[in-house]
This record gives sequence, C-alpha cells and structure tokens, in this order.
Amino acid sequence: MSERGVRATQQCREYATIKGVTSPQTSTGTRFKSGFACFIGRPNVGKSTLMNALVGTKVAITSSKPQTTRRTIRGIVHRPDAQLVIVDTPGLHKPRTLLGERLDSLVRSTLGEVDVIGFCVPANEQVGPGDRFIAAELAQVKRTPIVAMVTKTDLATHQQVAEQLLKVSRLGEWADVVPCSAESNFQLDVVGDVLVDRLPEGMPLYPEGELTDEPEQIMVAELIREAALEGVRDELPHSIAVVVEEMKAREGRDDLVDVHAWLYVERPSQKGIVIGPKGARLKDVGTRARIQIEALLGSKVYLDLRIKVAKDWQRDPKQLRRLGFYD
Ligand SMILES: Nc1nc2c(ncn2[C@@H]2O[C@H](COP(=O)(O)OP(=O)(O)OP(=O)(O)O)[C@@H](O)[C@H]2O)c(=O)[nH]1
Repeated sequence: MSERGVRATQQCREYATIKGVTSPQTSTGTRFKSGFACFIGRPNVGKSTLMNALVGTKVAITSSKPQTTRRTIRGIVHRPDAQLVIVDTPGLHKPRTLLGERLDSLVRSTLGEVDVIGFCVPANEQVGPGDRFIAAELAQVKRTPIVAMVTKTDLATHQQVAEQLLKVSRLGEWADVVPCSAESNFQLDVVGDVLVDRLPEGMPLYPEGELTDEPEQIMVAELIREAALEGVRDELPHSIAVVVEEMKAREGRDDLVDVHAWLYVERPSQKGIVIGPKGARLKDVGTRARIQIEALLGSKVYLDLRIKVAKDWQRDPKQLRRLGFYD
C-alpha cells in the first residue's frame, strides 16, 4: 500500500477506536463488521474487474493488457451488515525494471495491512510458475486469512472449473476456495460473504455512499491512460504514464470542468504511435477519455491532452517520483 494508503488505513482504524463505541447491531442481530481486503494474483487475472463488480461501479481501470493497475485503489462495498474496503494491487511478477520493483514492494506492504487477502487464479488458464510464486509469497503471511478465488469461470467448462478448484486448493493453506465470474455475475455474493466473514467487528470506516477514496485527479489520469492503452502495440502500455496537471471548474460556469493533462511516453518513436496519422489517434484517445471523465465527474469536460517524451521514465527514480510512483 502506498504511504498515503497506509496512513489512511491507520486513521480510519484510529477513528473507529477513538469513538470507543462497539459496532452497531444489524437488523439480523449480528454485529456490524468493517475492514480491508486486497486481491492479489498474476497480472490480468481479473482482480480489478472483480473489485469493480463487487463495488458496483468502475473505480479501477481494466484492460486486456497485463499490468494495467499501477496504484492501490480502494473500492468500498457497503452492505447492511458490513463495510468492506477493497485495496487493488498491481499484479505481482518478477521485476524487470525499477518500476516493477516498486510495484512489487507496494504489494508486499499491502499484505500486512489488510484483514483478508483474496488470491485470484483464473479458471481458464493452467496453474503456472507465476501462481506458485505468489502462493509461496503468501505462505509467509502468517496472521491474515487468505481466500483463494478461481476467477473467470464463464470462460471454462464445469469440468475445468472443478479441476482448477482442486489444483488451487493444493497450492496453499486457504481459508476458503470460491469460484466466481465478474463477467457473468456468478457467485459475487458468495465472494462478498466469505470476505466479510473474515472482517473484525467495527464501525463503518467511510461515509455511506462513498465508493472510493482515490482522489478524482488520479482517477481522471487513470481514465486517460486506459483510453490511451486501447489498440496500441503490446509493448507500449508499460511506457505510458498520465499526469493531470490541473482540473478546475471554468470561471463563471458551473457545468464545465477544464482538465489539463500530460501523457508521457519513453521515446520519440512512441510519441508518433500515440499521436497517430495526422493526430487522429490522440484525438480519439481524448474523445474516449472525455466521455468517461464526464461520467465520473457528472459535468461537461474540456480535455486539454498533450504528449511529452520522458526518456526511460520507468528506470529513472526522479521521473518515477514525479509521475507519482514513490519509494
Ligand atoms: N470473460 C471474463 N473476462 C474477465 C473476467 N474478469 C476479468 N476479465 C477480463 O480479463 C482482463 C483483465 O482483467 P483485469 O481486471 O484488468 O485484471 P487484473 O488482474 O486487475 O490485471 P492487472 O491490473 O494487470 O494486474 C480484462 O480484459 C477483463 O475484461 C471474467 O470474470 N470473465
């Protein structure tokens, strides 16, 4: 979890304790529960999609390219009996760049801060070295219960799902093993239940109706990055970063927000790919991002999107910090 995330987690807990009240009783007579969960798994196994489906709205961007998620984003699930705060993590992988290393240490620090961990393995792919690497990491986590989730069951036959459940249950010591599909809404209530079961009793940590505590500016940057990832060559996604420099309501207008953002690439050749012939691609990225941002902010948006080359930013500590990836 980022430093900001860890602080927020502690503050939430302190708030609940300072109030010194026992958790309220729910209508079924049980005590209200609240706490944090995180999903872990190889890149592209469906962690963000599952979180979005549980929260019921789009708080983390998803894409068919691995390693889409670079930040820990919280989605908040409000239920009559509990509040479940989900921390999204980048897929764990063997680091090749400084960016990769920082992502991995982010994931490791998250594991020690949550009440329950969801380990995601897709139903439609062989259990492989990547899954075993993560299972071995999870074996070091002593106190936190881990629920294994076999995701994307809609892409596999019943037989395959059954076999995968068996293989996944042999990978480690899991509190539960649950098959589910975010795409076809299969067993999402069960996933919610098994995670909530492992939360401590406590007061709600966030106000009712709040779905994420990710600052809007970061969510806007993520939406632009998502639009920029569409349809580019496979190697490019890891080279794109987006920073929203300014975001404010246009003077004298309460229905229009001006967003000024920079899209960073690593090399001049990549700039050409993103801009496209006669600027057509960048224009298209801007249009698609603007529609998503308007939906997020609930207002009209003027998006000023410019592109810059930040040479080898993934390997340069100074540039990584500027783009928001802290040590
Ligand atoms: N058919 C199907 N596709 C899914 C399901 N869940 C996720 N996907 C797809 O799988 C791809 C990856 O999903 P993400 O949610 O971005 O995966 P992730 O594990 O968060 O990926 P990283 O951010 O790279 O770690 C996307 O194209 C999703 O649409 C599912 O239940 N069924």
